[in-house]
Amino acid sequence: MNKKYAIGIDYGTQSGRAVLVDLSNGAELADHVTPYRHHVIDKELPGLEIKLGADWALQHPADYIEVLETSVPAVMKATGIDPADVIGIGIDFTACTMLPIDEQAVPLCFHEAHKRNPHSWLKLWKHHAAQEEANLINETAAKRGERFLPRYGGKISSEWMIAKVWQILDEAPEMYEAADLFVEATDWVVGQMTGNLVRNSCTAGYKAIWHKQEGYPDNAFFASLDPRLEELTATKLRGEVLPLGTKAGGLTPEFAVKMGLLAGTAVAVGNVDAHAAVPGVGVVEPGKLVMAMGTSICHMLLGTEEKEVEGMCGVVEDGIIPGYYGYEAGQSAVGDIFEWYVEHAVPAYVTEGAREEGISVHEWLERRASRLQVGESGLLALDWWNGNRSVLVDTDLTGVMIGYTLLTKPEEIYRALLEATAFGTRKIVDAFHNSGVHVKELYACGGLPQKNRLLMQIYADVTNREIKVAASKQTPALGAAMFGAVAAGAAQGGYDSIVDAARNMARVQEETFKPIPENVARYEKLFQEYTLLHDYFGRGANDVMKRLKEQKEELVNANNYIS
Ligand SMILES: Nc1ncnc2c1ncn2[C@@H]1O[C@H](COP(=O)(O)OP(=O)(O)O)[C@@H](O)[C@H]1O
Ligand SMILES: O=C(CO)[C@@H](O)[C@@H](O)COP(=O)(O)O
Repeated sequence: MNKKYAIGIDYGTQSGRAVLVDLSNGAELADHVTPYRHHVIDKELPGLEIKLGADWALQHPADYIEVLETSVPAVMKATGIDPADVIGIGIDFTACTMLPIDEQAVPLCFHEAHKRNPHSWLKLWKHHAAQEEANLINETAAKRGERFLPRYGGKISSEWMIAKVWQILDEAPEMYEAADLFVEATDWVVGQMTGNLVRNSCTAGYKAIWHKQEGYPDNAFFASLDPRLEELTATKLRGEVLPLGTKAGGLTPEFAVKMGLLAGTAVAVGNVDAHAAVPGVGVVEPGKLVMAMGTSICHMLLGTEEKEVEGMCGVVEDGIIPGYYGYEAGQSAVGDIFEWYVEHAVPAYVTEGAREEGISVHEWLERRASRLQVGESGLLALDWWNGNRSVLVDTDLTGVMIGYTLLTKPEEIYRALLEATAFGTRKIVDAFHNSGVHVKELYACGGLPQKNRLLMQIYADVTNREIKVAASKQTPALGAAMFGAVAAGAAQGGYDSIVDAARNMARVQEETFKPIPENVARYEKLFQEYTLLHDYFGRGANDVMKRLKEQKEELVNANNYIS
């Protein structure tokens, strides 16, 4: 039999990338990135001059199809591989990134009649304007003693499906009515490729409160939120939920032409970026926490029992690797915080200095920040530039930096921001470990480990754990390709299980980041200070962040379309 290949497509926040992988050893033979033409839509609807409210974040579904039409033919062309030897396709996606569609699976925002209504558009994972609904979901679920709540760390996030759907119903009931289904973007894209719209157990479990044994919460719960939601799960969330690695269908002739592949090629059910990364780094057993480090961080861990962990995003049976409980936690901004600083807050001399040295502003700052000792700057920050998705689960929390003086330097601020995100991760590691879901080693993948060595050393020091880094630069895409190979099956030259695929295809780099004892001790003290600050602003002693945000939102919303 000829060598066989699979294509994994990773849909990130800013771009989509396809990777063509050799199934015998996981070698990535070609990759290609397609930036989203319409970027993240957070100010106004493209070409329509309709302003969006505070905390909105949308995307254009057509951008995702463009990734298939551009990046897949590009990797095929770069390798010259015969399409007949590409036996499987898998995709992974940000989540909960959801959209309303009509009976033909056409996004409502493609309809002339609906496109001017922002609620007809696709809501990106970091759309945070449904916090009010999330608060009510949490209050109601707690009052009713809903069994699902502990499985989500005690709180359902405003980033997730039910809060987003309810926001649509609250603010645009006509869009709620017009929607035949609300679906995750990952399922929609798979549905486009195969003509078969199915839901995957990963997004259903982590983002839509679906449970393998119990299904969705019952109608009475939804009715207690809003009587109009009573039938939600049987109507607009209906559809078969299939386990990861299942074949959703074969590529349609139309998409085969668009993508330069053969009709009928196996397509796996959709998956989430962070979750696909776990087999992508070769983790198929408990004790190894995988950090998918990019604009945000998702922390993924396997366990043999269902435990309650404060603030975790969720525990889902078979949610990552079949046979285990998959735990997810996360920080809603990490790289995004560094980007904010680099783009909006560094003085001109830094940008010019970086240009003169021919390096990026990040690299310029990293070089200088590396020369600082732990604690030397006297700065401490809270990493809540995009809310808190960790133990506090509250998108209304905002950032803090403490310890400025007239002598504070940009590289000191940059380092304090790197450290703040490491402290955020430490909170998550401790929460798991202390709840009996043990964390022995850390595995890192995503863009950040390749970009910033100082960041990785800080994470090793702050968590006092060794960090192994994925050999692949495209770990979620590699993981997605593995699921594509499982969808095809061993008889076609793929694999019968994701564990087999991971054993043959995943690798980590030889070099690891080991904690430096002296730094560990110093960071321990700083972490105690971080915890004081974290609890003061995050657990109700001072709700100043929320009051400021309320004031701001009143003004923004008064001036914009959404009221
Ligand atoms: N040298 C760097 N150090 C730290 N962060 C960086 C550096 N270069 C880029 N970034 C950040 O990396 C993030 C992008 O990460 P990446 O993994 O490529 O994307 P995504 O999360 O969309 O998959 C951006 O938020 C950017 O600010
Ligand atoms: O929330 C999840 C996964 O559950 C992510 O999709 C979301 O944090 C976005 O990830 P990226 O920062 O784009 O890698």
